[in-house]
Amino acid sequence: MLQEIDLTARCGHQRLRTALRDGFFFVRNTVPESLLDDAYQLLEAFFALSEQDRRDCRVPGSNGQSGYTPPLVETAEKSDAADWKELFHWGVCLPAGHPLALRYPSRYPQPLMPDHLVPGIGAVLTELHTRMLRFQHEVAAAIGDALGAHPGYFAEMLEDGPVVNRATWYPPMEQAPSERHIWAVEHQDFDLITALPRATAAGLQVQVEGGEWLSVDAPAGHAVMNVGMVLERLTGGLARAAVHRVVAAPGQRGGRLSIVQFCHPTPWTVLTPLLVQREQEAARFPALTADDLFQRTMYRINRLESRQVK
Ligand SMILES: O=C(O)CCC(=O)C(=O)O
Ligand SMILES: [Fe+2]
Repeated sequence: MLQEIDLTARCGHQRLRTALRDGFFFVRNTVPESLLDDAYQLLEAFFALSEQDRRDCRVPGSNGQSGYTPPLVETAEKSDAADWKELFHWGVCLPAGHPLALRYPSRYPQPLMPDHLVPGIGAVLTELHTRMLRFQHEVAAAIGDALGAHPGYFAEMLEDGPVVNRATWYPPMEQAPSERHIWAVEHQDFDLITALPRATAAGLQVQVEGGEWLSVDAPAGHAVMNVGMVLERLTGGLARAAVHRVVAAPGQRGGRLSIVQFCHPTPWTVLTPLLVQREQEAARFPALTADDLFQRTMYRINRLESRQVK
C-alpha cells in the first residue's frame, strides 16, 4: 500500500500522481544515514536534560517554532486531550532586513541551539536542515513535474520559505498522565509536504481509504513523504493531505524519537489552485495566504502563545 516512488525514473508521473492521491509515499532519502544517527544521538541527550534546562530553551514569540515546547501543549483539532509528546524546533535565519522576516517575525525566529548543554548539537542540526531541505526541494520539483507545473512554480514558492524541523520525544506510554492521552492524535500537516525519515521506534500510522490505519515507518535510507494542506489546496484536492497519527502498539515499551521537516511556502504566497479537478469543484478551497492557513491551524491546535493558558 505504501508506494515507493523513484524520483529519477522517467515516466513516473502517473505513479506519483496516484501516490499524491493517497497522500503519502516513500522515496530514497539523499540525507546521509550517519548524519541522521548523529542528530538522534544529540537530540536524545537534549531530551534527557533536566526539566529546567529544557524549559530554559523555550523561545518566546516563536509560537514554539524555535526551541523547546513542553509535553501536553499541542492538542489536535480532533481531540481535547493534548498529545503526549515534547518538541524541539529549529530552522535557519534570513539575512537582516529581509522583507519576509520583517513582515512575519514569528515565522522566522532565531534558532536556539543548546550547544552549552549538548556540545556540537548546533552544527549537526543545521547541516541536517540544509540536507533535508535540498532533498525536499527535489521532491517538490518532481511533484511539480508530475502535475504539469512550470519548473519554477514550486521553486519560487519555496524560496526563503519558513521551513521548520521538528524533533519529537514521545515519552513511554506508562508515564502518560491518563489513558486519554496518546503520542499524537490524528491530524493533517499544514505545509506543502513533510519529510519523515526513520524514527527510533515504530508508531507512525496513516489512514487509508475505508478508515483503516496503516503503519508506515520509513525503512532505513528512505523517507516517508506526507502531502500537507497547502498541496491539497493548490491541487483542488487531487493531492490529499494525509491523515496520520502516532500511537504506541499495545505493550510497546520505551519512548520514541522522531525528526520531521515541514516544507512551508513563503507566508505571502496566495494559495490559488494550480489545478482544478472538475469545474464544479473550483470553489472548494477559498484562496487565502499560506500564512493565514498556518495561523488558523496553529490557533486550532493550541500552538499560538496568545491562546495558551499561562
Ligand atoms: O513523529 C512522527 O513520526 C510524526 C510526527 C507528526 O506527524 C507531526 O509532528 O506532525
Ligand atoms: Fe504530522
